Formats: sequence, C-alpha cells, structure tokens
Amino acid sequence: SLHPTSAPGRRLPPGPPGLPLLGALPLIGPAPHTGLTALARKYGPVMYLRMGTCGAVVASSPSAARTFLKALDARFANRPAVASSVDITYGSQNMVFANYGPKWKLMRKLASVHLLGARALADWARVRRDEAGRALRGMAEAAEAGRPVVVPEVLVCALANIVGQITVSKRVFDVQGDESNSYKDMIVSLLTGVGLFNIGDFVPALSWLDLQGVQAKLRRIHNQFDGLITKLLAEHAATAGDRAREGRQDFVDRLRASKDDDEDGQTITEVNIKGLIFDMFTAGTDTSSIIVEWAMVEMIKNPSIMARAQEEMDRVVGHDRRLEESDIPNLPYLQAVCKEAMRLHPSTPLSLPHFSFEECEVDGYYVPGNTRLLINIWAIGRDPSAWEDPLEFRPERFLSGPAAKVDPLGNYFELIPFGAGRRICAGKLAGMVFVQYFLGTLVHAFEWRLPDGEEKLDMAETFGLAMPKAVPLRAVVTPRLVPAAYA
Ligand code: HEM
Repeated sequence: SLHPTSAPGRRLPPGPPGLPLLGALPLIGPAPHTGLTALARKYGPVMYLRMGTCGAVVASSPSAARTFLKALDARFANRPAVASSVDITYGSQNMVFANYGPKWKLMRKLASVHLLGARALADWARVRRDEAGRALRGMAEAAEAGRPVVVPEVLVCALANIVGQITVSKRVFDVQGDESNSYKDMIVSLLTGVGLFNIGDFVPALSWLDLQGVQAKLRRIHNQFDGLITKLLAEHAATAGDRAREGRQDFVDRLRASKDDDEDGQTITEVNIKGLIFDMFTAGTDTSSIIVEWAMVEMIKNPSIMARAQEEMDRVVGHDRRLEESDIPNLPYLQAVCKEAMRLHPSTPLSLPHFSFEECEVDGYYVPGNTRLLINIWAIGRDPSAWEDPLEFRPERFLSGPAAKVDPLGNYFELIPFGAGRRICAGKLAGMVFVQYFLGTLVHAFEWRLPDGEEKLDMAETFGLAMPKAVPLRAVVTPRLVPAAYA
C-alpha cells in the first residue's frame, strides 16, 4: 500500500480518515490555510493527511515548525514535483522549485552575492529610491485629479520595475509605445498565474476537479512568460555594449560572467538564467506588495495606529522631504507595524511545499518517504498559545514584553513569514526593505481615506500561492508633505 499504516510500530501522526481516492482533500475546502487550521485544532500541530497518491505532513504550531525546519530541515529541503514546476518553471531548473542539491546551492549563492544579500541590496538602493519617487509622483497626480489610487497596482508596478532593472536593466512597466501594454499584460497574467498554478501545489483536488482548464492555462502562461523573458534577454544582449561602457552590470550580466565558476561541477545554464528571472519576478513582487496592502488596510481601519506611525515619521523625517531607507532604523513603530502585518497576513500562508524522499520518525510517529511538508505559517502567526489576543492588529506587542525580541527572519518560529531553515526565502532582506520602505513612504507622504460610498472595508482573502486581499484596496490620498518632496 502507498500508506503503510498497518505495519507494526509504524503509527502515522494523527489525521482525518478521508475518502478512499481523494483522501483528506475534500476536508480542506477552498481556502486551504483556514481549512487546515480547523483540522489542526482537531488532530494537533503535527498532522498526517492522505492526499491522492501522495501524503502530506502539516506543521501548525511554532514547535512543530521548529521540528521540521530545524531538526529535520535537510531531509525535507526538497520540493514536490507538481504540474506547475514542470510546466511553468522550465522543468524545475529555477531556484524556487529545484530539489535540494548542488545546482540549487549554486543558484542560491549567486542570487545572494549578486542580487539579494546585504551588500548587493545596498548596491541597488538607488533603483528603489527612484521607483518610490515615481510612485509618489503618480499618486500626487491622482490626488490632484481627484482620482482614487489602487494600492496593489501602484506597488506591483514599482516592484516589477525594480526587479526588471536589477535583473535585466529594464523598467518592464514603462516601455514606451505599443509595447507598454503587452509587457504589462504579460506581467499581470504571470502574477495571476502564480496563484493559479500554486493551488495545484497544495490542493491537488482543485486541479483534479478542473484538470484540463488548469493545465491549459499553465501552458499558456508559461508560453507568454517565456516569450517575455526571451524578449527581455534579446534586448539585454543588444544593449550589452552600452552597459559595459558605463560599467553598470545587472544580475544577468553577473550570472553570465560567473558561468565558468563551477561549484561541485555545476554550471549556470541559459535555462537556469531564465528560471532565475522567472523567480525574481514571481517571488519578488507580489509577496511584498500583499503585505504592504494588508498593512495599509489595517491602518485605515485603525486610525490611531495610522496616527501613531505618522507622528513618529513627522518627528524623525519631518515634512520637508520624503522618507529614506536610512530613516528606517529610527522608526521602531513602523517596524512593529510591518511585523504585525507579516504575522496576521503572511503573503504565502502555507509557505512553499517541501518534500522528503525518505521516511523518518517525528515525535515517535512514522512519516513515510515521498511525503510533502506544509508549514501553516498563517496558523502559526495566529496561534493563541504563542500570541496574546492573536486576532487583534496591535503593533505595540513588538515594542515591549515577550515579543519585543522577535524578528521575522527565521530565528523565532512563532513568526516565520519567510519560512526558516535552509529553504528560507532567498529574498528575505529585500522583502523586509521593500515592505518597510514602501509602507513607510506611503504613510508618511499621504493622508488616506476610503472613497465616498466605499467606506466599508472588505477584509476577504483570496487564496493562490499568495494571499492578496480579494478586493484590491482603493483609497483617496491627500499629500501631507511640502510639494518639493514629490518632485
Ligand atoms: C515580504 C516579502 C516576501 C515574503 C513574505 C516571502 C516569503 C517566502 C516564503 C515563505 C518562501 C518559502 C520558504 C520555504 O520554502 O520554506 C519564499 C521563498 C523564496 N523567495 Fe521569498 N518572500 C518575500 C520576498 C521575496 C523577494 C523580494 C524575493 C526576490 C527578489 C524572493 C525570492 C524567493 C526565492 C528565490 C525563494 C525560493 C527559495 C528556495 O527555494 O530556496 N522573496 N519566500
């Protein structure tokens, strides 16, 4: 049998019985993070679910996450082979879906050295500042014209332009002429595609129920996205001379230059380069935007939190200039708001799926080989035994008391928006900067209110891989700084 429950001494972790063919899938429901949270209340923080042909363990408490992402980290450091990874990520030749091995290690190292590590991040601060400035100008224009701003659109545009510039020296949302729309469309369908294909990662039931439609969409998105990357790379090659003259290398230039740097006999291929560009656009834009959007929603809902954040900024930054990244260390309340948004609204509520090829023992239970691991980051952030009044948005909890020492970077298992262990988010430092800098900039530069007649905030979540607000936040903004700060 695929599930050797009856073997002596092989007791699986507790879990729901489920149906013969689908296993526990029908019990999870359309919003898997909440469905799995409800199941964990019944079966405990380490659960085993039979799902079709492949079982899954689900970790739903800080200590269960520690068990899997610390003690058993290496064993579970692979990714399951799912339709999405095969169809959309060049057969898992990117970083996000690569199994734990020397090629993954090399891609992670190169991404850290050239793009995402602390030094590389400091190198391209200018790009972030420039894009934040453009976003501010666009919003100030909307304010003048009496138009509401759509927060996730502003953010995704800025973040995709940042990622485009640092990877291939291109502002993907700002191409002149006819090309502009097709770039935009491709990026947008790519981003919605992320949600789409990842439903299948976690809940094969959904792709099982709509198998044909999903597969067809996946292939369409892959072709569109591959077309975009191919085009970006062709333009990149055509402009290589200009960049060489200006001494300005982007990520792809640096990857190409490192091609002879074999590590364990590994070489970065052209397909790996495409896969890495794919990773940066998909993993690097929506994730940060979602957290900033939810933080804005919570602050508009709780005016006293908005007021306290603005007070702090007015004291530290003033009204004569816009907020800079160098101000962030002096803005502890802003930092606390970001942590609280990451706790209640983690952008990937079930992280990314991990996978173990080999069997192992967990807390005296037997976990078979070829098992997926799901970490319910969403449930962990709301765990009542780890958090006081877990459902309340209260940034103050990070200023004093037991949570004051907690950071979200994988060191404290009660707050792991980026995951933890060796597969922790490769862009966690970039994600922190994006969230703090863009949220800070938006809150410092404008007063916020909901459009007339739309004063009721809809808090519904959508679930794909990522968890955006179901209804994008639209708001009316009024500048609160001197005009020169928006120039
Ligand atoms: C606040 C923003 C972000 C959040 C909350 C976030 C969250 C996550 C999570 C939960 C994972 C899965 C960890 C695991 O498998 O255990 C992940 C993986 C990853 N993230 Fe992020 N992320 C963010 C921003 C970024 C950015 C800005 C980039 C790059 C530009 C990025 C690149 C990646 C990559 C490449 C992986 C795969 C790592 C691997 O498989 O080894 N992320 N992220």
